[in-house]
Amino acid sequence: MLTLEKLRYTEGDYSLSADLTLPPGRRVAIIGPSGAGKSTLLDLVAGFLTPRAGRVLWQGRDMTATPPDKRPVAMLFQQNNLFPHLSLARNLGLALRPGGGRLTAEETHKVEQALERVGLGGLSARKPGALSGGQQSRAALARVLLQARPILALDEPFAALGPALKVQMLDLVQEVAGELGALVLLVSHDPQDARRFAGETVLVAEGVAHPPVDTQELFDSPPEALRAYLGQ
Ligand SMILES: Nc1ncnc2c1ncn2[C@@H]1O[C@H](COP(=O)(O)OP(=O)(O)OP(=O)(O)O)[C@@H](O)[C@H]1O
Repeated sequence: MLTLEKLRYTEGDYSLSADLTLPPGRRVAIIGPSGAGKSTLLDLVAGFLTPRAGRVLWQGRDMTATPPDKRPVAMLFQQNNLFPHLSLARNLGLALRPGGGRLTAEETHKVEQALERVGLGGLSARKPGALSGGQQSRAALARVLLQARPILALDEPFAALGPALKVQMLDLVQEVAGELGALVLLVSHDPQDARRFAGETVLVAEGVAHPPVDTQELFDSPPEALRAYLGQ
């Protein structure tokens, strides 16, 4: 269970509070107006931001003070965060050996398997710049697979891809997360993404990240804050 317990974050005039739990293995969309705090919420879970009050717990263990690299969270951003000067093999190797260093034969094999899994078999020597946007997204997903963390946080990772490619990538995320048994938190501006991908949705609006509700029901009868955002 991911628990955000009476969490409160403030920065200047801005504040965000959350008091909710999310079970392992679920796929959850995070939706809400621009600037409402969707990325802030993910950053609090991942440990890039520190709350002013409250706690973040995973499976009952308090991780509020745990640094990002020690948290059970893998992040996928739109910009992929692949190192441009390193081959895919070396970029992905960092998931297994964050300090760098030579991979064992077994680790190299794991990297190749992860690349195969996302449809990039045979491309391990390529640098990110020699890949298409879709291929870079796949490589970032292969890294997530290698990190094998139980929480997967995606901050609009495929917004720059075309609609068909985005659907393909979300399907692949669904498969990879299913294999890992990971809880997926997907920030998206697209209600279609939420409907297709996530059984539950957390609405972030007016300074509150609300407890998750059934995605279908939320969009079928949206509350006022969501109606305005959807332009209804
Ligand atoms: N680096 C920053 N410095 C100061 N304020 C920031 C910074 N990043 C975000 N904020 C503010 O924090 C609040 C929440 O921003 P956040 O990026 O979490 O919203 P969001 O819902 O993810 O928005 P969007 O959908 O536009 O990406 C906003 O009021 C924003 O202006």
